Amino acid sequence: MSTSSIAFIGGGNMASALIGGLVQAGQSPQSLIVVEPSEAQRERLAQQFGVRADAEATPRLAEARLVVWAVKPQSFREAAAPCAAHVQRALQLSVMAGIRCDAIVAATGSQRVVRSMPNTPALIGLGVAGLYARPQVSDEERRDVERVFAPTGRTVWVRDEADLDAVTALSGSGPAYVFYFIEAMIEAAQEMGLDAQQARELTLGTFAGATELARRSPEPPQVLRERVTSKGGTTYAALTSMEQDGLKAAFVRAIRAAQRRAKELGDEFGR
Ligand SMILES: NC(=O)C1=CN([C@@H]2O[C@H](COP(=O)(O)OP(=O)(O)OC[C@H]3O[C@@H](n4cnc5c(N)ncnc54)[C@H](OP(=O)(O)O)[C@@H]3O)[C@@H](O)[C@H]2O)C=CC1
Ligand SMILES: O=C(O)[C@@H]1CCC=N1
Repeated sequence: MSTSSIAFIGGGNMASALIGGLVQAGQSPQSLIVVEPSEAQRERLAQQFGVRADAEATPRLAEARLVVWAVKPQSFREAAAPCAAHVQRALQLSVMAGIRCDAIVAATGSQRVVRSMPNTPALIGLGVAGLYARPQVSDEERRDVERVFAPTGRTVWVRDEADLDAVTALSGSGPAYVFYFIEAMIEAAQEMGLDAQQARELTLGTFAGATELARRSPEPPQVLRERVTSKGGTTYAALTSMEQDGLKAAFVRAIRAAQRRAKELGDEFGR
């Protein structure tokens, strides 16, 4: 994989996370072909990774063994049209939310499609990505895709394509939920008189510690939560308030809304 060309259609956030990982893992920047209309973003790619991106699709795309689709779902059709003539022999790898394999087959002429749903901690090698492969994708090609994601963190294969909508709602969008809770905790800390640095240190330390404890412990999160919750104590007061406000149910509803939106994106922009 490291000597053959990989093309990226779209060179934004998610593409940058994958490109950064590939370059760090030894892929030569010259072997990466990137189509990116934004001049500012092309300059960023050159500065950060030594990758020279093109403003539009060129016949050089035909050299790529793997084509990574990293545009917004809304831009997919427009982005695919000028690339289609050059990419039909390649394995297609999408990071786009919603856009289904059938739409990628129709737009590229390639039957070999892997869909993925990464998340932004990929930028620091702590991402987790869901992956789905059409039956036409070989085991070797699956391993090639795993190698693309390896520097960005973990991967989880799903068997049904529809499960990617759930992955999108859970771990794709998930970092935003975590940042939302971090924001709320920092806001509360400051309301209670702690300064900004103390608030940040205590909040981020709590998230990191609790997450690592949940990962290492054989106990389910419910038991770990109960161990924090002394009878008649402070945690009980907080959790009772959250339950009265319907926070958990609201959170589950929010994630289901994200799952529905992922499906809608496929319906709207994947035809
Ligand atoms: N951000 C996230 O947390 C995650 C995003 N995703 C998915 O990744 C995909 C990309 O998202 P993200 O990286 O955040 O978005 P970005 O906007 O950062 O990147 C998309 C890039 O594609 C460029 N672009 C627009 N039109 C075209 C075109 N016709 N040809 C080539 N490139 C084009 C955009 O340029 P310009 O800015 O000039 O329009 C932009 O630089 C989306 O489909 C999203 O669903 C998946 C998982 C997580
Ligand atoms: O919000 C979105 O649509 C994209 C997909 C998952 C994370 N960001």
